[in-house]
Amino acid sequence: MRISMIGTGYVGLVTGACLAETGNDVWCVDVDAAKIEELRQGKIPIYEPGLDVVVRRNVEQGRLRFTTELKEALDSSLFVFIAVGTPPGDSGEADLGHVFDVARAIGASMDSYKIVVAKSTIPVGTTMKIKETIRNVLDGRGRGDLDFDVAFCPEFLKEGSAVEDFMKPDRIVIGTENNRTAELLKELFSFFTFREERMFAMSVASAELTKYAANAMLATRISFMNELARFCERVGADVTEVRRGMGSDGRIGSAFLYAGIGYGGSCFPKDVKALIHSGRQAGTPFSILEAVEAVNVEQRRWFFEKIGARYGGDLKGKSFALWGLSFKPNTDDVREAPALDLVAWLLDGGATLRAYDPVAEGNARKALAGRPSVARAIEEGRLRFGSDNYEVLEGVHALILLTEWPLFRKPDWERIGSLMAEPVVFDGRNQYDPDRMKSGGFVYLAVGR
Ligand SMILES: NC(=O)c1ccc[n+]([C@@H]2O[C@H](COP(=O)([O-])OP(=O)(O)OC[C@H]3O[C@@H](n4cnc5c(N)ncnc54)[C@H](O)[C@@H]3O)[C@@H](O)[C@H]2O)c1
Ligand SMILES: O=c1ccn([C@@H]2O[C@H](COP(=O)(O)OP(=O)(O)O[C@H]3O[C@H](CO)[C@@H](O)[C@H](O)[C@H]3O)[C@@H](O)[C@H]2O)c(=O)[nH]1
Repeated sequence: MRISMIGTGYVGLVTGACLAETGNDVWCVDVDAAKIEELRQGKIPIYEPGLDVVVRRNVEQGRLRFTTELKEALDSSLFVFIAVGTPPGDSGEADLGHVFDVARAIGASMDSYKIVVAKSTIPVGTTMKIKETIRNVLDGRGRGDLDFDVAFCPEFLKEGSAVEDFMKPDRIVIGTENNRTAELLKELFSFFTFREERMFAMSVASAELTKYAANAMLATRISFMNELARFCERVGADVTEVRRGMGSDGRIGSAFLYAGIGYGGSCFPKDVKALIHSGRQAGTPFSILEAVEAVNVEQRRWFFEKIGARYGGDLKGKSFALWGLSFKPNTDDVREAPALDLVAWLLDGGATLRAYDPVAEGNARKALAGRPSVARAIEEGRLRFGSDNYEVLEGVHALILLTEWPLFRKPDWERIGSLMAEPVVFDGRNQYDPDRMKSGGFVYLAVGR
C-alpha cells in the first residue's frame, strides 16, 4: 500500500521504516529540512537499536523515501499518517499546534481520496477536529467534493526497543468512524500480527483515550513503587524484595514496578499532565494522576536530598561521577530525563561532576546548555563529559548511577574502588546487590532498600 508518514521523529521514522519493511511504499515527510537531508544521505538522526538497518535496506530497495514536500508524498498515497509532536502546553494540555498545521497542509494539498490516520498522542475529540480542519480547508479551495476518512491508531512503541515493539506489538488499536476504514487498517497492520484477537477496532474516542489510559496506568505503577520505596527505607524493608513478592501475583504482573528516580521521557510526563488537564476540563478530575505526577516530581528531588544528606547538605568541594544521562537505557533521548535535573541540582549545590553516557552526551549537552547555571558550571570546568565509564571515576567522592545502561550492570568493582577517592555508590536504579557492595567495601545507597 502507499503511505505518507508526516513527521519523521522517533515514531514517524520507526513507523515509516517498519511499514516499508513489510512491503509498503512509504514517503516520510518532515518540515525539518536538515533532518530530511541527513536521512537522504543515509544518516539516522536518532539512536534506536536496529533502526539503521531497516531504514537503509528499505531505502536501497526503493520502498522508503524522504521529502519536505508534502504534496509530492500525498499525491501517491492512500494512507496519510500524522506522527508529529504533541508537547505539553503551559497548563499541561497537549499542544496540538503541529497536528493542526499538518491537517491544514493536508487539506491544502490533497487531490484524491485519503485515509488520514492520526498516530500522534492526542486528546479525545482531536481526530474529529482534524477532520473538520481538513474539510474547512477543502471547502475553502472549492474542493468540497473530495472525500476522505479519518482514523486514530495509537502507537505503543518504547524508545530503545522501538523497532521490535513495532514489528511485534502486544496489540493494535484501530479507532475509526466506519467498518470499511477499520478493515483497510486491519489489512495494513495484519503484517505485524497473525492474531486477530490482538486487533482492537473501536470508536475514535475510545482509541484516543486508550493511549492516555495505558501510559497513565504505567506511570501510576511507577509512582506507587517510588512512594513505596521511600516507605520501605523508613520501616526497614527492601522494595526490590517487595516487588518480586507482589509482582508474582498474576493479577499484578512484574512489569513497570521498578522504583528509581522517577519516570522521564517524552511520553509519561506529558501524557499524565495532558490527561489531568482533560479530566479537569471535563469536570471529572483525575485525583489519582495528580498524585502520580506529584510523586514523580518529588522522587528525583528525594534522591538528590539522599545524596546531600550524606554530606550534611553541603556539596561544595565534592566531586561525583555520573553514569547515564538519557531518560532510560538504549536511547539518546534526554527529554524530561531525571538525570538532567540531578546534574543541575548537584552543580547548583557546588559539586563538580564528570558524566558518561554511551550515546546521549550530545543531546544532554544541548539540553543542559539551555540552563544558565549549568552553562556557567561548564565554563568553570565543574561539569565534564568522559569518554568511558571508568575514566570519569578518577578521584571522585562517589559514583551516582542515573540510567541503567547494560554496560553499567556488571562493572569491575575492584577497578572502580581503586579509582575513586571514596568508595561510595548512589544507585538511582537499584542495579546492584547491597550485600555484595558492602562486602566489596562500598558504601551503597539505593532506592528503597
Ligand atoms: N517517542 C515515543 O516513544 C512515542 C511513542 C508513542 C507515541 N508517541 C507520540 O507520537 C508523537 C510524535 O512523537 P515523537 O517522539 O516521534 O516526536 P519527535 O519530536 O521525535 O518528532 C516529531 C517530528 O515532527 C516534525 N514536524 C513538526 N511539525 C511538522 C509539520 N507541520 N509537518 C511535518 N513534520 C512536522 C518535527 O520536525 C519532528 O521531526 C507524539 O504525539 C508522541 O506523544 C511517541
Ligand atoms: O518500572 C519502571 C519502568 C519504567 N520506568 C521509567 O519510566 C520511563 C518510561 O520508560 P518506558 O515506558 O520504558 O519508555 P518510553 O519510551 O517512554 O515508553 C512509554 O511511552 C511511550 C510513548 O507514549 C509508549 O508508547 C510506551 O508504551 C510507554 O512504555 C523511563 O524514565 C523509565 O526509567 C521506571 O522508573 N520504572
